[in-house]
Amino acid sequence: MADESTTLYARLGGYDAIAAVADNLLPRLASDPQLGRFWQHRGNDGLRRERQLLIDFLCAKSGGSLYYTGRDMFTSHQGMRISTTDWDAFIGHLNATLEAFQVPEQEKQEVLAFINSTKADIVEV
Ligand code: HEM
Repeated sequence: MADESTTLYARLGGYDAIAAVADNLLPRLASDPQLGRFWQHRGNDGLRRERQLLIDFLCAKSGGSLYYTGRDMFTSHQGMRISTTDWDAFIGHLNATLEAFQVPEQEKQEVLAFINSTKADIVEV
């Protein structure tokens, strides 16, 4: 059984494991026919910045000793017109990534619950 007294950050494997999750997930999103539009015509440095902020956000929110300097989820996605079907596609890719790393069921559920807690701030249409 998972040790619930340890942070999710530690149980996921810390910074490097979370960075590896981001590096697996982001190309899946960018190459998805439905979601790809959000990453079209983005400069390389903007993509690097977004990757780093995603890692920082996930590390900070899962209990890592890191300070997230990015914008909140509402501010950073407002105006993109992200729909519920976009959201479902995102969750499908996230599930595939968590499967690829064989993240245990308990931790997988905690990650999904946290991501779902951001949905109301991100989905607009
Ligand atoms: C369908 C779902 C999503 C889409 C299409 C999407 C798309 C994007 C795009 C295009 C950016 C870059 C914005 C910019 O540079 O101005 C961005 C930024 C970001 N996203 Fe998402 N996103 C989604 C869901 C999420 C979720 C679920 C999380 C975290 C739990 C997240 C975390 C972030 C973070 C941390 C940033 C950077 C914030 C900043 O620039 O300060 N996104 N997202």
